[in-house]
Amino acid sequence: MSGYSNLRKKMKKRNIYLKTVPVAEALCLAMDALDRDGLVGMETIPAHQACGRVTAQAVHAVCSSPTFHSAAMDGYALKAESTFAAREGRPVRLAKGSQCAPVNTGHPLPEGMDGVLMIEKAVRDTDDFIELETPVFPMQHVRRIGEDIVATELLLPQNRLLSPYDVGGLLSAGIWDVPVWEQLRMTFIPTGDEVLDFTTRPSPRPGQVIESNSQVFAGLAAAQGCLFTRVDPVPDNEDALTTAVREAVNGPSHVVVIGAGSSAGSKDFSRSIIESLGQVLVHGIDLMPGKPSILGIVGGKLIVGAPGYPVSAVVCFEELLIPLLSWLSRKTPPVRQLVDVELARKIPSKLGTEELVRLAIGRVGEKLVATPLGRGAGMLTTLIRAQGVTRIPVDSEGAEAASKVRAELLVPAAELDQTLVVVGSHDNILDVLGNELMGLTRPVRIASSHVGSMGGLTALKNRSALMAGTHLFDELSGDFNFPFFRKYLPGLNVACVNLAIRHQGLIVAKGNPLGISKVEDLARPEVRFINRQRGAGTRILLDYHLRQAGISSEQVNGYDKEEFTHMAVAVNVLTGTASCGLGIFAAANALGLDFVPLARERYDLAFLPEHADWKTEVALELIRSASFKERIEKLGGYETALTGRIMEPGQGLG
Ligand SMILES: Nc1nc2c(c(=O)[nH]1)N[C@H]1C(S)=C(S)[C@@H](COP(=O)(O)OP(=O)(O)OC[C@H]3O[C@@H](n4cnc5c(N)ncnc54)[C@H](O)[C@@H]3O)O[C@H]1N2
Ligand code: MOO
Repeated sequence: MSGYSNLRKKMKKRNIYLKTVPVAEALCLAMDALDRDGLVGMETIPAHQACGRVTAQAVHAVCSSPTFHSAAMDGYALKAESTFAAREGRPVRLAKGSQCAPVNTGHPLPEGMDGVLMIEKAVRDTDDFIELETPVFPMQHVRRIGEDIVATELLLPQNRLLSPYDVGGLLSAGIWDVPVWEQLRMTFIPTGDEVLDFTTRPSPRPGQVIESNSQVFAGLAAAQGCLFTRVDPVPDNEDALTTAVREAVNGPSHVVVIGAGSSAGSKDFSRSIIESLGQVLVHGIDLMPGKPSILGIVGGKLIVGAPGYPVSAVVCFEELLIPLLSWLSRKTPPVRQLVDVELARKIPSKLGTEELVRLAIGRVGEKLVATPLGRGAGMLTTLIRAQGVTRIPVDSEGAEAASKVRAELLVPAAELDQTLVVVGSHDNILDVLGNELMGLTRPVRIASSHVGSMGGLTALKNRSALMAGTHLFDELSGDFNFPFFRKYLPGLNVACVNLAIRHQGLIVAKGNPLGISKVEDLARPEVRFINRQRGAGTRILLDYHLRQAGISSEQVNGYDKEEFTHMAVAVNVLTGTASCGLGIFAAANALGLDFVPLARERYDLAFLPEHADWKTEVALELIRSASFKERIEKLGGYETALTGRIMEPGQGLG
C-alpha cells in the first residue's frame, strides 16, 4: 500500500501535463511576455571594439572624410584651366612651384590648385618644369571634402549589426564611442546526479554521463555574440537547483538555461522551479527532438529549460534560443540555405509531430544525395556528421528512399562538392580513408551510409553514390562482387578496387565462455546468435557457411535478430544480449571481445568509371599509396596484398 501511495505522490509531482505548442507560438508567447527594453539596456563602448555589436541609436558623423580636398593620385597638383590647351604633339609647360606642385596620393591639394596630373602623364619632367599633352579637367584625380562622409550626416541607423566596415566608417567619421545594446549574457546550469563535471576529466562509470551540453551551448552562444557562463553541475535536488536558478537570475545574465530535467521524470524539477520563482510560458513544443523544452520568465529574465539529450538540447537552442537571442539583441535571425536533396534511404516518421532529421549530404554528379543520420536524441555524432537537416511535417509518415526533400544546410554549399558519398557495407578502413582524404591539400570529406553491400549496389545503380563498399561472396564461382554486378547491375560497366582482404569470424565474449569454435556451434541451443540485416555481405557469408555445415536458419537461435553494423553486433555480444555474431576482427578488438576466424574475404570499393569524378580519382590514388597500406596493416585483421589494385572478374582472393 505504502509503495503505491509513494508512487502516486511521485506521479503527481511528475510533469505529465506537458502541453505542446508550435515553435512559432512558443516564440510569440516569450516575446509578448518579455520586456525587451527593460531587460537589455544600452551602453556606450569604444567604436574600435564594437564589431558584432548592435547600435542602440542612430550614429551621425562628427567629421567629414576626407576633411580636405586630397590628391587621389601621385603626380602634380595644378590649375586645370592652365592645361586646357594641351594636345598630343603640342605640350603645355608648367613651372614647378608657381604653376604646379608635386603631390602624393592622399596629400592635401595646395591652395589655389584644382586638379592632379598623374605623374606618368608628364611627358617631360625636369627640375624646373613639367610638360603635359593631355588636359586635366577641374577636380580630376581629386577626392573632394566629404566625398565619402559628410560631417553631421547619418552614418548608421539604430539596430545596425556592426561589421568591420562599419567600425572603419565610425573611426573615419571621428566617432570614438558608440551607443550599443548590451551584449547578451547567458548562464547555463547543468543538472543531474549522473552528470560529471568535465573540468575534472572524469572517467564515467555505468550510470554516469560526461557533461557536454554546456560547452555546446557555449559555442552556439558565442556564435550569436552572447557571453556565456557555466556554473558547476547541480545534483538532482530541488532545493539546490532552486538556489542555483535564483542566483543565476539575480546575477548579470539576461538568459538562464537549466540543462536537463525538462521532462516527466521524478527528478525533473525545471518546470516546478520556474513555476515557483516566476512563470512557465511554454512547456513542450510540437517538434522532435526538443519536445520537452521549457520557456519561462523569472524576475523579467528569460529562463529556458533545455532537454538533457544533446540533440534535443541543440534543437532547443537552434529553434527557440537563436530567434529569441536575435530578437533580444535586435539582430536579424540567421537564415539557412535551402537545397533539394535526394534521400539515400527512407525516413519513416510518426504522424502528429514535426520531426527534424539530420542528413549527411554530398554531391553525386548533378544531384545532392542525403543519407538520413540516426535519430536518437542522445546521438551527438549525428550533430557532428550532419551537413543539413530536413523537417518531416506533422502530417507526414516520412519520405521514401530516392524521393526529394528540402534540406536546410548547416555548412557552406561548396562543402557538399568536396564530399565523396560512399554507400554500402561499412568497414573501419573507410574511416581510415576518410581521415587520410581530409589531410590532402584539397581535402575530401567522406559521407558514408551503411546499408550493406547490396544496398551499395542499388545506390550505384541509382547514381546516388560515387563508391560502394562491397564484399559479396558468390559460392558458385568462388569469386567476389563481380557475379553480383552482373546479376544486379546488368549492362553497367562496374569497376572495383580492393581495400583489403579482411578476416571475418565469430565474435564471442571474452574468454569464449561457451567454447564456440566453428559454425556448427551456432546450432547449439544455448548459443544466442545476432545476425546482420538482409543484403549485408556478412549475412550472405553466414548463409554460405551454414549451408556448408548443413545447418538451416531455423536451427540458429537468433537468426532473425538483425543489426546493421559490425560494431552493433559486437555490442550485443559485449552486453550479453547475444553470445555470438559474425563480424570483422576490428569490431571484436575494439570492444575487447574474442574472435574465432571463419573466413577471409575481399572488401572492395565498387564504382562506375563513366560516373567517376575528381573525388573518385583522388580516393583511388590514395588507396594505392604505400602509407595507406601501412595504416590498414596497423588495424589488425586485414591483409593488404591486393590493396589498391583494380580487381578482375574471377580473381577471387588471388
Ligand atoms: N515519460 C516521459 N519520459 C520522457 C519524455 C516524456 O515526454 N515522457 N520526454 C523524453 C524526451 S522527448 C526527452 S528529449 C528527454 C528530456 O529529458 P530531460 O530534459 O528531463 O533530461 P534528463 O532526463 O535529465 O536527461 C536526459 C539525458 O541527457 C543526459 N544529459 C543531461 N544533461 C546533460 C549534459 N549537460 N551534458 C550531456 N548529457 C546530459 C542525461 O544524462 C540523460 O542521459 O526526456 C524523455 N523522457
Ligand atoms: O523531444 Mo525529445 O527531444 O525527442 O528527444
